[in-house]
Amino acid sequence: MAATPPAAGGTLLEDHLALLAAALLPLRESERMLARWGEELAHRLAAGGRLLVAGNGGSAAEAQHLTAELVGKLRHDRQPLSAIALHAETSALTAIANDYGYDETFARQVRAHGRPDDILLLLTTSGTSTNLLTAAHAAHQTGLRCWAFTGPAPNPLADLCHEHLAIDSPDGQVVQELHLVASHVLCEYMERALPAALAAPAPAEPVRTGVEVVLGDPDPAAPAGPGGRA
Ligand SMILES: O=C(CO)[C@@H](O)[C@H](O)[C@H](O)[C@H](O)COP(=O)(O)O
Repeated sequence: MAATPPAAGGTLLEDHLALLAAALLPLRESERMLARWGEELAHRLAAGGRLLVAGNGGSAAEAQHLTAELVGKLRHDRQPLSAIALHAETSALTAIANDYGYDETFARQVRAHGRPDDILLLLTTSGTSTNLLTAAHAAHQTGLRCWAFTGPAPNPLADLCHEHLAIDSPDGQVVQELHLVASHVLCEYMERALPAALAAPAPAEPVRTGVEVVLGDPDPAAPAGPGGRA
């Protein structure tokens, strides 16, 4: 569930903007990580990899927003890139929920669509949604790289993923709004890196697990290599 903000005493808009402003400054520290993620995403997609994205509620809409920009475009005309918002596959989603339970809705799709070296990006405000935790476990079992956009860390999903970007706000709405900013910047860095990635895809490196990343501290050992579809 999305976090509830403390009452601040202004109008609704003033309070909302104050919370947004408070979370904006720390987000600036994620620039280098988003640039590195964008480059890694470009290399993996250029090599035939795929981005799977998932979230619940408002985060589902944000997941779908990102895949639209990858399959379509953000700023510049370019080749379509493979990205799937897992909640949008409605017949599969409802069948999986009905037959296996809601906790399996994304995990089963990760096992179905994911290939080693693809990327799974999970979006959440709480970091505790069980179907996202289950999907992260499935990503590890399948060999996918696993990233998360979350609310304040530590949280269980951030701990489970290879890397995470945590928005430090008590307000779930602000967290979602800044996830959209992060998605746009990630996509923009990916588009900037794509021509070079298409010209000379970097060699694959092994995916590491259990990497703890602090915002603003680039992980020098993070892989930037491509993956191929089986
Ligand atoms: O959009 C909102 C609140 O802004 C809600 O729909 C919200 O996304 C839902 O309550 C989700 O189920 C919350 O999931 P999560 O962010 O905790 O993973």
